[in-house]
Amino acid sequence: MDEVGSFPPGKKIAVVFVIGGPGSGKGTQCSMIVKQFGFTHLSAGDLLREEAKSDTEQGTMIKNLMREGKLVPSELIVKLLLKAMLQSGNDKFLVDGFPRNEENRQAYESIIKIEPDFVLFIDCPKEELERRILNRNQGRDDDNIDTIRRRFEVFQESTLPVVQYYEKRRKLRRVDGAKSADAVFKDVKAIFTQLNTQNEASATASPHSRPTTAAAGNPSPSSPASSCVLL
Ligand SMILES: Nc1ncnc2c1ncn2[C@@H]1O[C@H](COP(=O)(O)OP(=O)(O)OP(=O)(O)O)[C@@H](O)[C@H]1O
Ligand SMILES: O=c1ccn([C@@H]2O[C@H](COP(=O)(O)O)[C@@H](O)[C@H]2O)c(=O)[nH]1
Repeated sequence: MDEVGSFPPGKKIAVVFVIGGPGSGKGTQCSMIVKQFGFTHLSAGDLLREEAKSDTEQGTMIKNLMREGKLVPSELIVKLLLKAMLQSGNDKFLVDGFPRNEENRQAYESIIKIEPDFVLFIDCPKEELERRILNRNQGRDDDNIDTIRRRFEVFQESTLPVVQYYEKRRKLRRVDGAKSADAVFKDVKAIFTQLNTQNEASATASPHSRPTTAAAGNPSPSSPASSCVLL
């Protein structure tokens, strides 16, 4: 892929990563967040599904990896995300289903270089994930029992270390994804409302008393990892 550009230096961009197992409700919650909080929703999986439609070597490679539940090369997905961010014209992004592993996270840090305000982790037990995906009926090639199990393994082996990375840095906001979609959104809404309040407070504070970006963008951390999948 050609050079995709970058954001103007010094421009404040809000980024929230939304992570969870396959079928945990990331897309569902992102649609609700967008309506209420004005973010642009970028689903890494949707960007790849779009790219996989092209009749090129790259398109075929993406299609095959997705069908097997494997991850595409980090630089490829990071550049697709950056391109979509720049094209949107917005300055607030929900990045859904990314980063999937440590290499993704490091590629994002070196290419996009925008620290996420926080990471929303939608935690849900494996049996519920399987049930939801098998009932989803969106015609996805990877919504079959073998690929779902492979995707879940990738989530446990590669994505949970990223969850733990952000938890150690007090950036993780965990919600119980096993509840109904509306009940999950109630918890999600509280987290985003707190972010808004803190950002407004830091915008009106005098430059001398303004907290650092990390502190300003940090709602209170998630409850300790009582997560069904983390255990
Ligand atoms: N809290 C919930 N309770 C029950 N069903 C839900 C809930 N949230 C989402 N669903 C349903 O579960 C399925 C998966 O949800 P969704 O597509 O939002 O998950 P996802 O995490 O984005 O999945 P993927 O990672 O596979 O793209 C959908 O059919 C959705 O309607
Ligand atoms: O950062 C990413 C995100 C996704 N993939 C591939 O896409 C599928 C589907 O992702 P969903 O988020 O469930 O829509 C995933 O299994 C991977 O094959 C990726 O490689 N990198």
